[in-house]
Amino acid sequence: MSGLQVDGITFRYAAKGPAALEDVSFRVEPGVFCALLGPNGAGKSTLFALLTRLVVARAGRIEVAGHDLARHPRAALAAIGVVFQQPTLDLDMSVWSNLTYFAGLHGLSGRKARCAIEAALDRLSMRERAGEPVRNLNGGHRRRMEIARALIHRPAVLLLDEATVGLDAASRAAITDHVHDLAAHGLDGHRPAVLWASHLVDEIRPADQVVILHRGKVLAQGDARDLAGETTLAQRFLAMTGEEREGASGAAGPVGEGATGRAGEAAE
Ligand SMILES: Nc1ncnc2c1ncn2[C@@H]1O[C@H](COP(=O)(O)OP(=O)(O)OP(=O)(O)O)[C@@H](O)[C@H]1O
Repeated sequence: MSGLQVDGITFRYAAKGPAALEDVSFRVEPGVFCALLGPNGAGKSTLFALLTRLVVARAGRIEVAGHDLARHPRAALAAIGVVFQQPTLDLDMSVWSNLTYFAGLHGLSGRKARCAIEAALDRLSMRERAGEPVRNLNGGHRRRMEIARALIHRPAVLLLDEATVGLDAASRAAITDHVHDLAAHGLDGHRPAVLWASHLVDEIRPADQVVILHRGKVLAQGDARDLAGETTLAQRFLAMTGEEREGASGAAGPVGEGATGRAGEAAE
């Protein structure tokens, strides 16, 4: 399969400790935006650590673009682009140097790297800022840059862990739109499978695939529209997880009140 497949993953941080993930299974096809929706402590970051092989599960199987992550880690990891929750740009290096360094890590150099970086900067309308230190960019531009960087080697699977954390409402909406657009239209015909970890219902659109994770278990999965049913996705999420709304962040709030204004559609 060309996207991402997760089969029966169970993971414990301590051998006799509680399971941070228990029998987690789902798949994401190319061109699909899949929201991994879960409150704090659900296991989203743990799953990302497993997908990027920062930690290794004893039970279950992960396949990336047809490569078994345990048996062929190099090929599987080469097919992944990742945006971690914590920004990982070098603030003192220029935009161009940050992207060149990363392209090099993926074996891109010379003309190939230059073309990929120029295309990425053009998509962000940032070509004229290539020589500036990243420190000069606002939070939204830094996030966009991290997404562009994650796509430089044209990965089959794009992972984003709480990519909008710390951004204002307008930047959050712009990033959410940008990644939905990437999944739907891709880059030059290349459409990655997107896994978007979040606890914010309002970042999800009706046609998105949703995996609801709570205390390490998948409680439900399917299209946002189908999961919402007669009610709203936010209400379904609250009913399943028992999580309280997290105030102004829009976390698990009534859909339609959030940054994008689109999740209201998911409710209908
Ligand atoms: N390094 C660790 N050692 C032990 N337990 C951990 C470690 N990291 C996470 N956990 C536990 O694993 C469970 C899942 O945590 P995880 O960070 O994956 O959740 P999350 O959904 O990403 O939450 P958040 O949005 O708060 O990051 C929690 O019970 C957490 O306390």
